[in-house]
Amino acid sequence: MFENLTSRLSRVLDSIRGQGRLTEEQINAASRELRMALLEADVALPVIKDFIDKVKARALGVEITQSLTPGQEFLRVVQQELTATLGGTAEPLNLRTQPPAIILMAGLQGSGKTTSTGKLALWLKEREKKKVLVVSCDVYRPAAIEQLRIVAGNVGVDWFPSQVGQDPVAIAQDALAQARKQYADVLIVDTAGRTTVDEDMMKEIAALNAALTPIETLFVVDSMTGQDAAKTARAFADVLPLTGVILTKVDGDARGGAALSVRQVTGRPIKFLGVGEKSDRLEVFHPERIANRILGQGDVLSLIEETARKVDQEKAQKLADKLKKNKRFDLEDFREQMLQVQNMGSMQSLIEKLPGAQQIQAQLKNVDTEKQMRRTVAIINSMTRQERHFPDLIKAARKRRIAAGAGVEVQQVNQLLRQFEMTRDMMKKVASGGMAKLMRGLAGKLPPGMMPRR
Ligand SMILES: Nc1nc2c(ncn2[C@@H]2O[C@H](COP(=O)(O)OP(=O)(O)OP(=O)(O)O)[C@@H](O)[C@H]2O)c(=O)[nH]1
Repeated sequence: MFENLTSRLSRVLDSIRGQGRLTEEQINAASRELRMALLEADVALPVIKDFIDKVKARALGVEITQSLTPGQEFLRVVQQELTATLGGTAEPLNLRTQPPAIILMAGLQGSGKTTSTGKLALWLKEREKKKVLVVSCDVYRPAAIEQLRIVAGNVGVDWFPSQVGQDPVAIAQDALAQARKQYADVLIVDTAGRTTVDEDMMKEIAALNAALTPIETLFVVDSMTGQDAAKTARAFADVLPLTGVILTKVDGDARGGAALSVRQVTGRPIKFLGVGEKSDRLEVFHPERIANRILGQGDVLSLIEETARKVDQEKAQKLADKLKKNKRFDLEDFREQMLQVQNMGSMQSLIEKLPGAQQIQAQLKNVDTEKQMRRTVAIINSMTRQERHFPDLIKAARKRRIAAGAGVEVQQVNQLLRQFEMTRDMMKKVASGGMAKLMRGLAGKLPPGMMPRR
């Protein structure tokens, strides 16, 4: 996500050297580079101009702080302005209305409307504990109605049937009556997409909007289309009272132009990011966190939230208790950790949120971490229980047997044992110093503004 922009920006920031106050010359040179980086990222021109003007004005006026170098000062200014360009503070989905809350999904064909309807339904069901009903008003393509039926089934929410040739407004009203009848909290209405913004399409969706008066009218847009995404969103916003935007396919977007332009061009907040094809690949949009990610500083808060949600708390607690009692960390614990990490989903999405993600990704370019984890688990599985508890028993003959059992080379068993020992040493340190010590250590390493606020 936004790799090109991140590497361009980090080069700009690295080029500001020295100590003391940021000079006007430095600011001008860095601003020129910033402009180039944003042009390459396909950000809309007025947004670039506004951004650069603000960065310059703010950088010229920064107070001298003893502790920060000019490079860090400039980074802070860019970080603040990026956050502002992305919308400032997060604007969560609004469901404050008499249920069922209606969410209308608008967008061009192929933008990811139906996929996002499924993702949003799952998010509402799992995270907000809402009862959701979905309906398709795409009366032109039977495949679209069928796609929503399948998506709803996959995420386990109710689906209201509709048919080609019916009147979209009548479908939506029937679905609303059904939602009321079954006490649904939320009704999500998927609509027809066209390949371009045409008058008929606009009239149809405007009629749906007028009949339903949704609490949220979300515009779904493909981030890969760069600043065009912002232009299309603007065209919709002129006709429809959009309340927010879902930016999709961000996982494949190396540039970031859409994310940076949408808010300024439309005046509407981005509410979610689609970051993959699967139903759980939806992230709430937090401007500050995305700004940090774009600047290569990671997004530790989202990482912590994601991890906390997906890790089996009971098992994690058991391991913590075991370590506290000074019990040995063994290969079964190690395997359990691997399984937990696998459970957290794509490694890519976790790594992306670490500070310095770009370097880590470059190092791991040719390494399939998920495959390696599966192999690690397979090797541990082919050990006896005794070997897992007492890894020191594993000498040459046993190594050969384990390797054969897992279908790997002895060298890979050795590699795993080394990795295990390193983890065990780290665990010992955490257990002796406690979590607080680890967090204090982390605080010293993280850039300002990145530690969770109290
Ligand atoms: N990588 C990635 N692919 C996505 C994402 N969201 C949607 N897609 C893919 O984009 C394609 C189009 O998505 P749909 O949900 O069918 O698009 P739509 O807007 O409903 O299209 P119509 O029904 O034709 O109007 C599908 O192949 C999706 O899997 C995303 O966040 N990341």
